[in-house]
Amino acid sequence: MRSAHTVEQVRAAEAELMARLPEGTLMQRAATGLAVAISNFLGGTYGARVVLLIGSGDNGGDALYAGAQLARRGAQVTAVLLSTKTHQAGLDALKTAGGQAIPAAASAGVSGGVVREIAGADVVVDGIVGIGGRPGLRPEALAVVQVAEEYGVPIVAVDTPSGVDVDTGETPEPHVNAAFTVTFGTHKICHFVDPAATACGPVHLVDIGLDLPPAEVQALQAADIKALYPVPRGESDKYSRGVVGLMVGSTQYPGAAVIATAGALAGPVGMVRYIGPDAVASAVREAHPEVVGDGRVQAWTIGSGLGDELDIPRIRELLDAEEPVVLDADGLKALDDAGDHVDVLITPHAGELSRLLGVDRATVEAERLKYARLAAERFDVTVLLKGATTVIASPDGEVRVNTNATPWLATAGAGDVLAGLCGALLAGGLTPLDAASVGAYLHAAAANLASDGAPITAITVAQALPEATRRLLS
Ligand SMILES: NC(=O)C1=CN([C@@H]2O[C@H](COP(=O)(O)OP(=O)(O)OC[C@H]3O[C@@H](n4cnc5c(N)ncnc54)[C@H](OP(=O)(O)O)[C@@H]3O)[C@@H](O)[C@H]2O)[C@@H](O)CC1
Ligand SMILES: Nc1ncnc2c1ncn2[C@@H]1O[C@H](COP(=O)(O)OP(=O)(O)O)[C@@H](O)[C@H]1O
Ligand SMILES: [K+]
Repeated sequence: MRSAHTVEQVRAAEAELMARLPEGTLMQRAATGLAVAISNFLGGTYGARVVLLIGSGDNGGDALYAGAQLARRGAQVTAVLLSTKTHQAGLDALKTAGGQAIPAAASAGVSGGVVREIAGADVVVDGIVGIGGRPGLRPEALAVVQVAEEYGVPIVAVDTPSGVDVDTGETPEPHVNAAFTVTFGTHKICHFVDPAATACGPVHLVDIGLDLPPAEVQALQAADIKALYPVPRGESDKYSRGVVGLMVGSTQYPGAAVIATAGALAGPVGMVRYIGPDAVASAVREAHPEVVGDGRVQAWTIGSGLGDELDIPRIRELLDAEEPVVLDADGLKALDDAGDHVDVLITPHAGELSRLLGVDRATVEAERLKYARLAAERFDVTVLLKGATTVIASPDGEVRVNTNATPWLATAGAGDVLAGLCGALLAGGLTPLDAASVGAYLHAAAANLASDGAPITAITVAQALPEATRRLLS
């Protein structure tokens, strides 16, 4: 499990540990981890050209000490000082190791010397701000970051890409887009939640020995997903493994029924039932002869591809019934904020969530964590908000993210596969939060297997689910 803590939690843990250790120990641990990660990225340090962008705080201190270590191993290191205030001991260490420091600004814009240093660098290290930063970059910082972007020099973010909102993952202002990020002690929320997560690139965690409270946001890993997956036992039969009912697809969108069924059949259930128009049911059976008709189920998937053919009173009846429900796509129109829906998992993309909450789509995209949490609370449901990173929020305030997807998964019908699979996981006995976590993980893992760097279709994702599950469980 990977955990993301808030800035406040990190500061408290750091203060507690710093009180027990000699001064500067934590920063040295951070700087050493950072120097090693940069050296690995460069494939060696001798002769490498490294430019450090240094802000006024300890984030700059980390970068300066790491720069000193790289300079001692033969790198040519230049610190560009963005503030009149600089971490003095770090700066002294860099100079002692043979590095140089220059101010960023000339009378107008970035000095020619700084532009030349950045243009010729193998890597730029973003030590502008970390957890002490506010969103956005000040003009002098923005100007040097733009020079690095213009010359295509990769940027390594120290702790967080400067300019993002660390505790929400929002990016309301200009920010660094990192090739990768080296963080310390624990992940921060911006590492997991888009749009900031994308700005981080891959995140490398350096342990500095913090003792942390329960995390605000968690990202389950393969071992966690494996432990949750409902594996049949010797005494299992097709009913005890769970039966999922699908009320999906329509004469308008028959394909959604076929695709969602493929997702459900690749889940842990013993049987799949399909309820829908005769012509659509025939198409489903033609593609999947094992599917049966109406009867008792342990969970429902409702809504994918219903189009205009949705029976809102009937859906509301099912939402209020005992069996848990995955509510997707058009089915979301039946959701109201009255009643007990703790057994309901909704699977909207940002557009669907925006309609549900009456805010515009761009706002939901920009503040994904906030709106996933808000919907969970308002509708008393678990929310799986789809996107490059999936945010899962439960009505009791728990938040998980899934970060292993490939952008190739953004293809028509992929959401239907996920809805079918999540319904099967609910029928298999998982809670909505766990079904969403396992579903999002396996869906993304299957997409990675199916794609391997090439375009995929929804059906190929469903077909790759058994192999993804096999690899997980073996
Ligand atoms: N504590 C520890 O034990 C450890 C901490 N560690 C490291 O310390 C980092 C936190 O350091 P920190 O607290 O000094 O804050 P930091 O992020 O450097 O920013 C500070 C100053 O920046 C300014 N500023 C704000 N917004 C800005 C903006 N948008 N654009 C430009 N400038 C902006 C503002 O100052 P101002 O200029 O307004 O006076 C603010 O006070 C942490 O991320 C990790 O890297 C590690 O060594 C592990 C051990
Ligand atoms: N940029 C992206 N990177 C990775 N996964 C993505 C990206 N965009 C969308 N996805 C995933 O692709 C799927 C698309 O589902 P959805 O939008 O419901 O499509 P449809 O309604 O056509 O089935 C979701 O699982 C979503 O999380
Ligand atoms: K930074």
